Amino acid sequence: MVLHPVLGKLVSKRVVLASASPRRQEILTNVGLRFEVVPSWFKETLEKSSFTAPYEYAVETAKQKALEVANRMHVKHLRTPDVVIGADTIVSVDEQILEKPIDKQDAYRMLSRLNGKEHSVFTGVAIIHCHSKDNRLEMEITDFYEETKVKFSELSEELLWDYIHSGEPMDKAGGYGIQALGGMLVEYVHGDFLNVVGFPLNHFCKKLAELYYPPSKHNAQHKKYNSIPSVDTFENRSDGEGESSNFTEYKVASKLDSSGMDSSGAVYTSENSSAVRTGFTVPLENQNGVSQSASKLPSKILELMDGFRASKVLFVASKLKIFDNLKKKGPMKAVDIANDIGTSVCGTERLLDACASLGLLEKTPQGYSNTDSANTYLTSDGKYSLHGYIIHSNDHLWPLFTNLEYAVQEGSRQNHRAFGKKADDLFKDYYHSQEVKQRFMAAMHSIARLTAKDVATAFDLSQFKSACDLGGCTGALAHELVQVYPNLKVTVFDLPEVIANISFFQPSGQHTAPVTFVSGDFFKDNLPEADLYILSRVLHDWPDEKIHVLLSKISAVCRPGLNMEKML
Ligand SMILES: O=c1[nH]cc([C@@H]2O[C@H](COP(=O)(O)OP(=O)(O)OP(=O)(O)O)[C@@H](O)[C@H]2O)c(=O)[nH]1
Repeated sequence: MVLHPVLGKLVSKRVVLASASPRRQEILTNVGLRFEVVPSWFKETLEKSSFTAPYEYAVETAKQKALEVANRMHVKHLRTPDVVIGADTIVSVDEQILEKPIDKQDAYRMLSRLNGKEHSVFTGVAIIHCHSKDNRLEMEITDFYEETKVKFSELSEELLWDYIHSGEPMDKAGGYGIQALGGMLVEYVHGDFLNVVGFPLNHFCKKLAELYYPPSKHNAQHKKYNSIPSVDTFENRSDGEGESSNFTEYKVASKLDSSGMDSSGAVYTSENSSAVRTGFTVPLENQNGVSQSASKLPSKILELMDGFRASKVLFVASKLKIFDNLKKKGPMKAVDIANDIGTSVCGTERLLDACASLGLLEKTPQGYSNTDSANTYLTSDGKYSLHGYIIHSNDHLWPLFTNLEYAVQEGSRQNHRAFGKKADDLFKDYYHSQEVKQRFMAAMHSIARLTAKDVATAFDLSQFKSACDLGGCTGALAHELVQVYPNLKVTVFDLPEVIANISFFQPSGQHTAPVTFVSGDFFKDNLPEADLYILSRVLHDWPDEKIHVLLSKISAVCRPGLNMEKML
């Protein structure tokens, strides 16, 4: 893998990404870079007219973002990072610079400008090597930019507004996200796609190569790498140039040393050189100077190893209603949030910082505030809130998964270990207390509502006159179905305990055919007749014998001419 030798030079360093952008975090994580996220507090308010070209603005903003983080970390006596990376993405069209829209109207203005035309996306990147000497911060700054040309198709007003209402434009330069729904607006891309998404990975690797493996004396006139040097490139240099190669690299190290880079991370030992010569891999140095292979950074494994921490941060912040609080009150300091929710200040601050690192919150000098995604999905009252499902995940699924080892050993459910009682019937367990029942219904409602439109439109169901959603709970999918197919009559069939509690979840003011609710047990009672049976999030809950019973009942009740293929 050719990229690793370059990125591997960062393995033993404390690397900080000075960006809250989840896309930048993902791009760098995907290639195995390990880093901390410290979002910059630098306000993107540089005077645009003072720059002669748009890319200069992006580069300067990237630099200021990175400098702010490097200085803050140094001043706050946090351990000074070795490398801080900052980036800024802008769109340039008709000599105007477009950043992130401030509201929907602004997004509309931006997208209308881009409509049917070609524009440029510039990402400026700053890489700062830091060193703390006599309590003074010394820095060496490297910066660059990348340009990608993007052309939008001619788009109707309706499409633009549909896109704006999706919420996607709000945290994206130029008001679109090419990696998601915004990709549908784009006719062509000339240049680096990831540059549009927020980070020019290819150019970044070339820059690292220039920094860490500068060309030797013999080919010094080719100062820049036009492609990312491969392992072979490095091998040849070491082989052919013997000591001079080491010397060149040492010079780089000392140059970086004088401006502050940790010398243990940059000086090559002869052991390292010989490792290069063997041609197996380019060596990496860890803190102890021990070589290790960079060719297989186990990023996926590390992600899986630590993933549970991130999940728990999300669960706890949701449980403590931090996102609700911030939606109501705007930016808040940790101490005020802690007072409001009755928690410790130090613990709350750590949790909030973790949320900011995960891209769930924004942290500015005014305090913490919700990102757009947090407002949409994590507050408890939003139309697309996932709050119910998150709480269910924390309170119910988490304890069960903690006992996965026993579940595998014993081949049985682990409710007795997780909750101190056996669950012969899963749903009896959910519905034994009002609190657990409501939590479960809220969970099912929130996930069903979020996915209902996609499910309802994934198939052409217009030939069906009636449908029965078995275990349809609050009717979230049923309500979407009657919106999409006004001639379809939908019956939701669920346990009496569920049907008795659906009123809280019913939509208000929808002018569509009503949904009918029928209570019963689909294993024991007669099923309502229908042309189409929907089993969504049902089968996985039951053993094969029970599934067989249910599918046989559906088969028997299906109207003549319609068969099991007509089940969702
Ligand atoms: O197609 C896409 N275009 C752009 C983006 C995202 O847009 C933002 C650009 O904003 P900025 O560079 O100011 O970065 P922030 O998100 O504010 O984070 P910082 O903390 O670094 O200031 C960026 O997130 C791109 O990823 C996109 O997703 N798709």
